[in-house]
Order: sequence, then C-alpha cells, then structure tokens
Amino acid sequence: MNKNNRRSSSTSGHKRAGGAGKPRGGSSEQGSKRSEARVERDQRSGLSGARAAFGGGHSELNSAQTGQGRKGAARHASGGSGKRPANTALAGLPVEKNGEYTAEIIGIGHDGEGVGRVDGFTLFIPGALPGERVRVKVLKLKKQFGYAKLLEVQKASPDRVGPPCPIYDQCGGCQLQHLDYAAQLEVKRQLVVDNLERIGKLKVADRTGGVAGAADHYSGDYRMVKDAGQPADAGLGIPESQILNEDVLESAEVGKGMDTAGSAVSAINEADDSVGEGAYANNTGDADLYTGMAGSQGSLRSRELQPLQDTEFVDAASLLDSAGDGDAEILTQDGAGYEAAFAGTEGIVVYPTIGMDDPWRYRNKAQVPFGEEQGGLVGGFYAQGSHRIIDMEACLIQHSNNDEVIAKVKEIGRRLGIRAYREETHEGLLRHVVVKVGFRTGEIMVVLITNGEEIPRAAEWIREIRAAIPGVASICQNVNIGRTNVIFGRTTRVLWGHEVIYDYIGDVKFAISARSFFQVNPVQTEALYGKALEYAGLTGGETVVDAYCGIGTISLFLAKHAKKVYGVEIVPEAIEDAKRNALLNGISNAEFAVGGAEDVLPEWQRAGVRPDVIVVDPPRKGCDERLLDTILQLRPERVVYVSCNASTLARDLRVLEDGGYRTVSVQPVDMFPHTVHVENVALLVRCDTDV
Ligand SMILES: C[S@@+](CC[C@H](N)C(=O)[O-])C[C@H]1O[C@@H](n2cnc3c(N)ncnc32)[C@H](O)[C@@H]1O
Repeated sequence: MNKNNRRSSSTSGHKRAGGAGKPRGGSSEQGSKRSEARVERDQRSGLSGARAAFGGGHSELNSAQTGQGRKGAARHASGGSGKRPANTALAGLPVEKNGEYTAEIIGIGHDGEGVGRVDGFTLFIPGALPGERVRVKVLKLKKQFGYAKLLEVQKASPDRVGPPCPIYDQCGGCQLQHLDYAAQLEVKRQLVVDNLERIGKLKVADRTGGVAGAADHYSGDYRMVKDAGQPADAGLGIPESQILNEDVLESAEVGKGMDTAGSAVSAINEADDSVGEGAYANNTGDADLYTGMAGSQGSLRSRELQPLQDTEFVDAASLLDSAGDGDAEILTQDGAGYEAAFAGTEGIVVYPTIGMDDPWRYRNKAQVPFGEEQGGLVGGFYAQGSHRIIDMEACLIQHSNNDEVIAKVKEIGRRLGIRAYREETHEGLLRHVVVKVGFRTGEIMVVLITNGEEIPRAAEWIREIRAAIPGVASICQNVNIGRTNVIFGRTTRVLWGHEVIYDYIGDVKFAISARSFFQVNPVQTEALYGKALEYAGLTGGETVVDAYCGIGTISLFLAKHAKKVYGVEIVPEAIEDAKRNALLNGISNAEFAVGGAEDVLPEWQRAGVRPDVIVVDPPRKGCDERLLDTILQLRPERVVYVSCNASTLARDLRVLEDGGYRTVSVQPVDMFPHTVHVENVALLVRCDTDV
C-alpha cells in the first residue's frame, strides 16, 4: 500500500475555494449509485473487459495555489504505514470501506465522475477531474473497483471551474458544470474517439499516422486510459462492452421511444437511470412525450460486442509526457487547420465538438414537478434518492422565459390555493407544469398537468397567467390520473389560446403541441441538421430515406434539397406531426410511414424504392440489426448516421464497414452543454464510390 494512503478515522469536511476543488457534495453518493447500477447491470449480463474512461494529466496547480488541501496534504504527508487495514472488507484490496485515501484521477467515466487510482485500485469519484489529486472516502467496494466520495481537492485541474448554478450539487441534471466548457468539448470528442477505437475497432485519423489515438488529443488529455501492462479485462475493472450494454438496458428499462436520455424525469427516476433528476434541466432530448409508446422497441438485444483483446493501451504517464506538445495549435476548437492536418492520413476524421458560443439558457422546454412544503406550493426538482420536491427559482440551462413562467405560475397557484399532487396519497391536483418557448417566434405554451379533470378557479388562473405572461399563446391542461411516474396522461385540452405554438429549425417551421416532440436545443439542432445535410451531399435529384424520423425534422430539413424523402417512425402521433409539418411548409416530396424502420425499409425495397442516401437517427440502443442488413442490401451511396450514443454508433459503424462502407468523418455536436451527453453525425460512403 502506498504509504500516503492509510486509513483515517477523521472525516474532513468539504472544502470550497472559489469553486475550484469543490466536491460535488450530495451528488457523490448518488453518482456512485448510478455508476454502481451500471456496473451491476453489466455483471448480470456476464460481460468482461475494461471500462472506458477519459483521462490524462494536467499541468500542475497545487494546493498552495488553490488555497486548498492543506489539511489533507498534512494528513497525506504524515500518513502511511504501508500496512493493509486489518478489516478490509474484501480481502486483498488496498482500500477499505469508510477509509480515507489520496487518489490520483486519471480519467472521466461515462457519468462524468472522476476515475481515480489508489495503489492501482480503481475508484469512481463524482466531482473529481482528470489530473487531480484528491482526498476521498470509500463508500462502497467491489472486487475490482469501488465508489468514493470526494472530500478535498489537493491538486486541482486547471480546467476546474466554479459551477455557477447554486443547486448544481443537489440537482443532478448537469454533470460537468465544474469543468471548463472548452474542456467539456474535448471530453465529448474524446468519448467519441474512444468508442470508435475500442468498440468499433475503427481507425481514427491520426495526423502522425501512428497508432490510433496516439496523438489525437488537442489541448487537454481527456482520453481513454488504461494501465500499461495490464490485461484488457484488468484495466479499470469494468467491462468495455458495458458502455454499449448499459445503454441498451437503459433504453429497455426506461421504455422510452424518443430516448435520447433525460427528460422523462419521473420515468428516469423510477428506472434509476443515470441521467439525473434535474427537473428543469432534465438534460437531454425529450423522452417524455412518447414514453411508453415505443417502449416495445426497447427490448434487450443479444447482439453485443466482443470484449476487446487489443493491448495498445495508452499509458497515463505517456499522456502526461505528451501534453503541451504543440497539438493544440492544429486541433483547435473551430477546426481551423483540421483538414490540412489530417490530409493524407488514414482513418476517420473526428472533428472538434461543435459547441455553443453561449452554453447557457439553451433549453426551450421545462417540465417541473410540483409539490407542497408546509402547505405552500413548490416546484423544482426531486431531492436525490427521493420524490420529495425541492423548490427552485432558476435553472441556468433553461431559457430565462421558462424560469419566469414557472415562477409566475407557482405564485398564482399559491395565491389561488391550488393544491399539489401527493404521490403517497394520490390526492391533490397539480402534478407538473410544462413550459415551451419558441426561440424564434417567442410564443409560449403553458401545460398544467393535473390529477383530475376539474381545476378549481380555472377562469381566474387562466386570466392571471395571461396577465402575467405577455407572450403566452397557449394554455393547456393535460389530465394524468394514473399512479405513475410518467408525466403526461392521455387527455390534453386547450384551456385558452391555440393548440400549438410554432418555432423554426433553419427555415423549416414546426407546430409544437403540448405533447409533440421537438428538439430541446434549437440552436444546436440547426448545427446538427446542417451537418447531416452537408454529409448527405444532396444536389436535388436524390431519393432519401430518413429512418427513425420522429416528427420528420430531418426529413423536412432535407426535402428541399432532394427529389423525394421517405420518413419512417414507430410512433403514430409523431408521424401525424410530420405530415402536418410537411403541409405547413408546403413540402410535397416527403412521404411518411408508421412502423419499425427494420420492417418498413424492406417493404419499400420490395416496392422498388432505391435510396441514394439513407439517414438514420436511432434511439440510444442504436439501429436494429435487420435495418442494417437492409441498408447493406439497398447499397445507398451514402449513409448519414445521427447518434446520441457514441457506443452504439461505433458498434453499428463496424457492421456497416464490414458490409462495404467506409466511415469518412464524425462530427460531435454539443446539444446538451454541462451534461455528459454528446450527439454525433457520421458520414459513411459505399467503398466503391469516390468521396
Ligand atoms: C433519436 S429520435 C430521432 C427523432 C428525429 N430524427 C429528430 O431528430 O427529431 C429516435 C426516434 O426513433 C423512433 N423509433 C424507435 N424505434 C424505432 C423503430 N424500430 N423504427 C422506427 N422508429 C423508431 C423513436 O420513437 C424516436 O422518434
């Protein structure tokens, strides 16, 4: 055992210094539970391998500079007998439960937690960042890894920042606010590179022409790390294929259709999903609307990746050595010089993540659970590990209109004596308030989700909401009388105003009803679809298939540049929206069908449809095998793969590559700043075509 790490009976308090080095308080244990749930799922599925993590070193910023860690450092210096604790719960481990240790953080895990090492033993530590040295308390141990709570940052990462959100620790909706935004973008790109290399066994372009991954970090070191010399399944002790598998499980368990993880807050809580309980934030795409409807799609699939056998690991030490070697000049965030840097090299070009100029206030939809605290109406987010609702004034990733509307609705409800729904007794009225805002149009929709048809003093409530919120164009009621965590019930009615509000993506106009899905970050959606359009390479004469089309957003975006677009989607309501939106935009060359893409594409094939381009945008579990087979039979010139899950993307790219396609490039897009999620667009071309 490292002499610096010996058990301490004292528990040091959390320290804060200007945000840097701030342990994420209450989120630590919760984060541990999330990671643990993932790992346990994986163990159930009997996989082995090593968990992917991002990591590497950072330039030194010692505890004296940050003003932190003196207490910890002192203990650190005096500690260490080299003796293994007598009561180690799991024999042979260098750490024990409730013991305090100093850990070096070598990577970031898939929930944004720090991946640390103590005497070679892996600990997952929410709130810790790569390159940091931290004092931790072990909360839970497994044979090959454990979970620990961050007590103190002794050496802070230069990328550590103070999270601006006052409720960051408790909410869980965001996971990366304590990491500088530029570094978040690096982390997300590296996530993609790691998945392509490790899961897809794909070669990522490396401007040195060396081993994939040897020099593709650009200004930081957020890459996957394994210990040199350790066998593949001894590395971090967590199966690599778990990355894939957990998502499949997640999708199945949550039963969501539009499952880009996140916004079905209640459903996610129920499923102990890893995405977090940030009610306002509910941080990624919007699963809620079709929750349950496409649940059947979430069934587990046995197609899993083989555990990796390669031994070309990147050693953490070599990463530290290679940091600051000039790569940053070439691989800049805006991609300047990128093409040139990669010219003549083999492999997939993974571009720098497209980030936001202002990565705050980007969400166009809030859905907030309501409750009562000492008789008064509260609305905010669920306290960790419970369904107790904590009142919240503001969420920094929400459009500020949404915060204001929620505050006003809350205040009016309090004044009128509206009672909140109580889960335990199934009594009370107001369950959730959902607010949607059109970024371009400024139109606002308020949806009151109630446990019952009748709203007492409804006319007064409507009048006051209208008076308080000038932009309101629609006030709706959705009735949900179920004992369920699903947010919406079946019946929606308009209390005042219009049935829909409108907004745009590019120059395509969309009608947004209380229950229709619409991307929550319209600014980045435009960037994402713009890239999909570019990758589709349309000249006006092409036939395009948009599989997993939702409400037809991508189909309609592409239709103006193609001869004909066919969209297929499993949720009938979404297809109704797609047709309505086609009419709204005068688009007559788009045709939509309800069904599983894996069933409908073969029908179209039999009917003689021969697409030049196939776009897929599947849920987190990726494409159905049968769909991939059909794509390989149809042999379109290009496949554009839009993905919210880099691990299933990598898996499916492998299948397509084996079937005669070449992945040219992948563009990560940051749709959900401050969360661990990243969206990608990949371009594949048929090997016998020239691109
Ligand atoms: C990530 S969303 C993409 C939606 C759309 N492209 C957009 O950007 O708004 C995935 C969509 O696939 C749908 N879906 C899930 N399984 C499907 C299947 N087997 N066949 C067709 N659509 C499916 C979901 O209901 C959801 O609308």
